[in-house]
Amino acid sequence: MTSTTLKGQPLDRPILDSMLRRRMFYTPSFEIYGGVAGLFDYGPPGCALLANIVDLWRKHFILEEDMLEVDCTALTPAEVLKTSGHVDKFADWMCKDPKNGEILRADHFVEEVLGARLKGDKEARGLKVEEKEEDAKKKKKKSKTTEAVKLDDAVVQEYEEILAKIDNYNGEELGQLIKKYELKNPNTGVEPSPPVAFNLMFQTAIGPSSNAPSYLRPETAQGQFLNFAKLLEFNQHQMPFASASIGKSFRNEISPRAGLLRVREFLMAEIEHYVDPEGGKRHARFDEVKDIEVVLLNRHTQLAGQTTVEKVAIGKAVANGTVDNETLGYFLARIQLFLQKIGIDQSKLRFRQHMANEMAHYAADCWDAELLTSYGWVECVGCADRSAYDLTVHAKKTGAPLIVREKLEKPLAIEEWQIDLDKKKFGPYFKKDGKTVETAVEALPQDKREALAQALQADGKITIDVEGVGNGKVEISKDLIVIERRTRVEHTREFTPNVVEPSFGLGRILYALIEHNYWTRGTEGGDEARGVLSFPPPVAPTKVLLVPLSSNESFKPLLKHMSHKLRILGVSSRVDDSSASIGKRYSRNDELGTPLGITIDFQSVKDSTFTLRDRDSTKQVRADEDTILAAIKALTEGTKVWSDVEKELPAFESQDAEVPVR
Ligand SMILES: Nc1ncnc2c1ncn2[C@@H]1O[C@H](COP(=O)(O)OP(=O)(O)OP(=O)(O)O)[C@@H](O)[C@H]1O
Repeated sequence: MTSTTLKGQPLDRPILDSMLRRRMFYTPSFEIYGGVAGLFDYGPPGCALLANIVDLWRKHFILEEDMLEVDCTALTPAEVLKTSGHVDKFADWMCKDPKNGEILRADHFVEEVLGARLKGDKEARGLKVEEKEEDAKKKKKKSKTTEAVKLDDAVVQEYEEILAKIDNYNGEELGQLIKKYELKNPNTGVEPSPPVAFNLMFQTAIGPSSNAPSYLRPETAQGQFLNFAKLLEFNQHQMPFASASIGKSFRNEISPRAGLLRVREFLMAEIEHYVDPEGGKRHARFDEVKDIEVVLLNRHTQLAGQTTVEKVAIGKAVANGTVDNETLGYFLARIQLFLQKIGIDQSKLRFRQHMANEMAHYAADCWDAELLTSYGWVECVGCADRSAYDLTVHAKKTGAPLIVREKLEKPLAIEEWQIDLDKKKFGPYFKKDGKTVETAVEALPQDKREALAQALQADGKITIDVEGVGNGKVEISKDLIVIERRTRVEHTREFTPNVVEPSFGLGRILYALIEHNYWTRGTEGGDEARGVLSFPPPVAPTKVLLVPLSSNESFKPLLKHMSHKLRILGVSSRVDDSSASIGKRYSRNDELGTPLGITIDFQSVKDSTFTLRDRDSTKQVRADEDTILAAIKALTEGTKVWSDVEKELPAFESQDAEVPVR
């Protein structure tokens, strides 16, 4: 699948990039100091677009499902991230070029060099090759990456299979691939060093003493888990429920590139949905989404070295076991609906299942929502079933009860081996070791207790392992202990919930949204084509452009009046009263994605009627003030689309033909 614009034109990324820079959607941070890779600042339209995505996310998930929002700190003590496994495992594989010291991310390096060889093969076979911008740049630098060399058919197949499962390799395997296929850094022609793990967390210290090492969080999830018990109480102990958080995360990416797609500081929106592991992780609202069709790339297909997708109703995918459970399936469908709502091209969305090695060891199943961009398929939302891992490890480390206690409808009679210690004799007998021995006795599992009961009866004493006391073995005689089989009645059930986690990188979504909504409009005079960003009105950075026909004084009060009216409606607007022609002013705002325009002309002064212009069709209607404002409200809230407005209101033919050039 190639990357095209909304109108099916091939996407010209340099032109889009220059438009985004010119309109200040985002810009490299610290640019006048030379910039820092992987850090970007958002400008006014970028901020407004991001804020609107966040707003729609909050409505679609938090409001729709009564989620409990929390805002936790980014600074995180090392102990927390040690317990969660991030200190030991949150790493990517890194290689170094011994010649020029260049640092390479191992999987990306393998992908790039094999990809370039496949491209060279296609060229040698005379097949059409799509050229990415980076490749074009490298060609200019006389790089060896895209030499047209024909490969054996079997080698082509091998390469394709490796690329299909590139996320499944660990460092050692990546090192083997580099050796086996003699992969060389295209910039130096030298083979890089074997991959080593590089932890992606930024380390810092809290407070003036360095006794408290800490990190900037790499995800918002941990803060949510640590508040689990309080949130459960806030939710009046009702299960299932979800917490949610929107906030910055930080990852010291090895070699960030691809603009907003791989950065070192980014906004995440994460949901932790807590579900009872018993009963198949069903979801009460699954019926509402079961017929929604999703495009799936499952793990078996990838392991077979292929990328064939299947379009299937989510209900069917859960029923046949492709997707592990209803709760996970429910969120895949809800993620798709959200992406659709904000204007993501549905033909450029697929859900890719993680392969076994790619998934965190504790995860039960994991799917990424990937969006097709000019950089290829990019993971924009991860949706993982994290099982009970996080709550369990934090509870074990801290002793906090991160569990659910549920009153049983019918009390449960449990037969078990129970132990009674004669406390009066036990303490004085074991003296300072009393507490340690007692704890070891209480921790004895049921199967051991049964064997010990028999030993006690036969020998009049038992021997158990107690770490740190004597030689590690402790003898207890029958006058100190009783072990008996008894019946206990349980009125509550205790369990650690499992967690299904949809995790959104909002910067990646924002960039994909821009690419998916970008197209160019030709000009009548054959001038350079002008960019248009056809964002759906609810997500567009600014909703309405107000343009007076000219600088005539009589327009000024109306301009002020309409700005005021729109402000009251809560609709963002901008005035362009520059001397450029109307067409030029509209064209500038098409690049900003402004969906609607109001022109104030002499007719408006006379009878308070206004024209309303649609960005995508450039068509206009004319009506009185209240009608125009009502139409704007409906369009920006997404309750109507332009074709509804066009049917309802009289068309207006502009006298001042649009000339979309500056
Ligand atoms: N460096 C980054 N820059 C921008 N967004 C990111 C970055 N890393 C992760 N994200 C976003 O956060 C989401 C959840 O993070 P997750 O840990 O699942 O990503 P990941 O698997 O590490 O991503 P990748 O494999 O691309 O590095 C991703 O789907 C993505 O949208």
